[in-house]
Amino acid sequence: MTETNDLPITVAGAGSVGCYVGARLAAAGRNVTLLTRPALAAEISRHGLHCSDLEGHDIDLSPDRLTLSTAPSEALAGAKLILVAVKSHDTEAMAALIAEHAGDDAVAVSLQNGVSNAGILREHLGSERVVDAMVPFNVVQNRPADAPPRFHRASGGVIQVETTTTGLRSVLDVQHMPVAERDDIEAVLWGKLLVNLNNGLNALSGLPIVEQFGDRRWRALVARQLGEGLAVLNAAGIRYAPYEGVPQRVLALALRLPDALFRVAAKRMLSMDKNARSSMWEDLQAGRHTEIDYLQGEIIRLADQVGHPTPLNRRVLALVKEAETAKKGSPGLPPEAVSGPL
Ligand SMILES: NC(=O)C1=CN([C@@H]2O[C@H](COP(=O)(O)OP(=O)(O)OC[C@H]3O[C@@H](n4cnc5c(N)ncnc54)[C@H](OP(=O)(O)O)[C@@H]3O)[C@@H](O)[C@H]2O)C=CC1
Ligand SMILES: CC(C)(CO)C(=O)C(=O)O
Repeated sequence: MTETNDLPITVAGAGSVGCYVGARLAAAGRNVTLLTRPALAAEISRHGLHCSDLEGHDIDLSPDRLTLSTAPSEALAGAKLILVAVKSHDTEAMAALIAEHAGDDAVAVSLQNGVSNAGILREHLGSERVVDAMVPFNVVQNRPADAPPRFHRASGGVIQVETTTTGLRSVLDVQHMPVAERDDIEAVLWGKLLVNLNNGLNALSGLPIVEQFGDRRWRALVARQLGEGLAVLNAAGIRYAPYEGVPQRVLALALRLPDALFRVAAKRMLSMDKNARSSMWEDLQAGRHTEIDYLQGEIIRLADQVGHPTPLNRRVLALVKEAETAKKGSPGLPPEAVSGPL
């Protein structure tokens, strides 16, 4: 076994992203512990962990290929690398658990959406011990109720991690899960946030992303919301990197094309599983809190500072909060109900 494979890695909050990333690392021989909830831990220990992707690289990990834990004290104590994969509203609590239970030499990597998570981790752990990262792909957990846990990468992309001198990239970069280093990780995260503004629209629509983007009325809303976000970031002087090589202002233009032209222009973007929906849709379906305050919420906070109007971002935030409170899953709204009295 190499030193890399000995390094104890804990996935802190193993759900969709955490189980997918953890499974790929464990399949490559890394020493992985999943800190997860009891129900999922029980299922994985009974059935193992099935992991798949768009290209057909399926793996079935038997339970002995990784360690499962539901106790933060146990899962975090010996960890040297902690991959934080909880939703943004749980970062503060997870940061406190890491500070309490992990050793002073453990490094935490945020695999989360939004732009505030690494900052929260740094407040608890110090800036030397926190690395930011961006996961570009979608992970879905679609399976029949009694089937074994299955984590499917439903779209493509390379994980981006903040450049470090510690060899982190080579620990995380394994077969079927490429990882690249970035010197401009903050811009990468803002670029992803602009794209994640669609999470709210997608969750309200209840549609798979491919179907949502097949409808020009939804695309017009995505473009309008993105346009508000771009205007606010430009006014605030915040840099954002292209997402998957596509500048967001080009995306905003492409979204307004008629269906046939859009299908050609966005062929690569649309090459995703036909069932893929945003992680926010999963939250609404499960009756959980969403990350809307960390996506539209960031744009609205900045807009208030720079004095820019963001009516659509505000309306999407309000509608998602209504759906959260109702706890009836996605409201399945048509685009006209979202654009409403704007
Ligand atoms: N899903 C996706 O396709 C993508 C998600 N992301 C981002 O990645 C991050 C994670 O998302 P995702 O994987 O979808 O989230 P999930 O909700 O699927 O996974 C997070 C898991 O962490 C668990 N958890 C929270 N606190 C603890 C704790 N103290 N101990 C043990 N388990 C805990 C949650 O349990 P419980 O729900 O019971 O609290 C949940 O099962 C988010 O920021 C998301 O935006 C980024 C790219 C794609
Ligand atoms: C992959 C993407 C952009 C959209 O599904 C996402 O980040 C999410 O679902 O949270």
